[in-house]
Amino acid sequence: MSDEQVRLGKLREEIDSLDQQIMDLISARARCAQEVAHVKTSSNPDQDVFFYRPEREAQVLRRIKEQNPGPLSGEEMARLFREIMSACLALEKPMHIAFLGPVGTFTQAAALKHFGHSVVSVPLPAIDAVFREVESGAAHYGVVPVENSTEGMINHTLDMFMSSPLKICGEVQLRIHHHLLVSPKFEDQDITRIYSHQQSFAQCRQWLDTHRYGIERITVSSNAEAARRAAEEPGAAAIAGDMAAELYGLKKLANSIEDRPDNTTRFLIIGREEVPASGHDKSSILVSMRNKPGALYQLLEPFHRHGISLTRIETRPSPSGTWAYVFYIDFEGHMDEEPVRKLLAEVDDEAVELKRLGSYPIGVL
Ligand SMILES: O=C(O)C(=O)C[C@]1(C(=O)O)C=C[C@@H](O)C=C1
Repeated sequence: MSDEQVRLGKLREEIDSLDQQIMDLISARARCAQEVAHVKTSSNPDQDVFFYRPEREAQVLRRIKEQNPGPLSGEEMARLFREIMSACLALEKPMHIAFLGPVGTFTQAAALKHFGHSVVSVPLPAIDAVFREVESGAAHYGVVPVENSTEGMINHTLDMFMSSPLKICGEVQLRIHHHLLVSPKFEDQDITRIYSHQQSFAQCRQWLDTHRYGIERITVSSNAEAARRAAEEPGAAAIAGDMAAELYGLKKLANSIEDRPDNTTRFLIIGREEVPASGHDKSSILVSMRNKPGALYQLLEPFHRHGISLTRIETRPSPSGTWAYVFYIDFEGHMDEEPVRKLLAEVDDEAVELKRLGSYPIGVL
């Protein structure tokens, strides 16, 4: 046996022994989670038990990132713990997560990034269907896109909050990489048309104008649907992400064709309950103000006075009247914290309507 083989053999023995210890520790952790579930159910026998605790998960993942000794990166270590917690939660209660489908969309990738892979993910055809599924209790939580760094807000999601009783329980950001995909079956054919979702076409407009000018662009309901068509139709290509490419066995003709290298989409987790403070939170509200001079100033001034950072303000037409507006506002802090409580009391006094959409941990992963 060579020196190299001897060294390799020893290192592998060490890895086997470490794996055994990791397995024993993960099993001990899983038994703890089972105990936690027992405590939760026995202390709330007649109530809805909330097994999923977004604030606790955010604290665990933040601690892992902060205390990670390397050589793995903090992100990588947190991703591993994300999956361990996901499996522990599934032991407590298998979570049903509704998302804007079909299977293979970026929203599914966001749902799995946020909850880990031990959930049951349920594809639904439209944003309002995701809201309904969670409102009815058929799904525990839902995941919907809310804004893209290149294309701006997803207005349909914002507008749903005007009428829905659901709360925002979390957020997750996903770097969006689009690829030009074809089926290996039709690889040698000329592409005559490209399918994609309208948002993805918008995010790749310059690349398409430069590299595939004149080829017909056909808008479909999702990237996954685009990928499905490219897999079946000769002469068709799709713009979609990795998940859809893998699902439909497509080949990348061009990689990462999004115009902006930081192209990111933010998704919201919607649920039926309010989330306690995690120590690093964000809140969202909808406010409609009287239509009078200085209304916007009056709305924003208290944020400045209380030292609360606005992270987003969007205007949407109010469903209740022509030229009336509703402001969708995200800001840092939790509604249980004193400065935010004072701020919202002031806003409430001036507003025609104030709707608290929820406080939730700032995305960790
Ligand atoms: O701490 C809890 O409440 C748990 O249920 C345990 C645990 C975990 O595995 O750490 C699992 C699920 C929750 O979403 C949060 C944390």
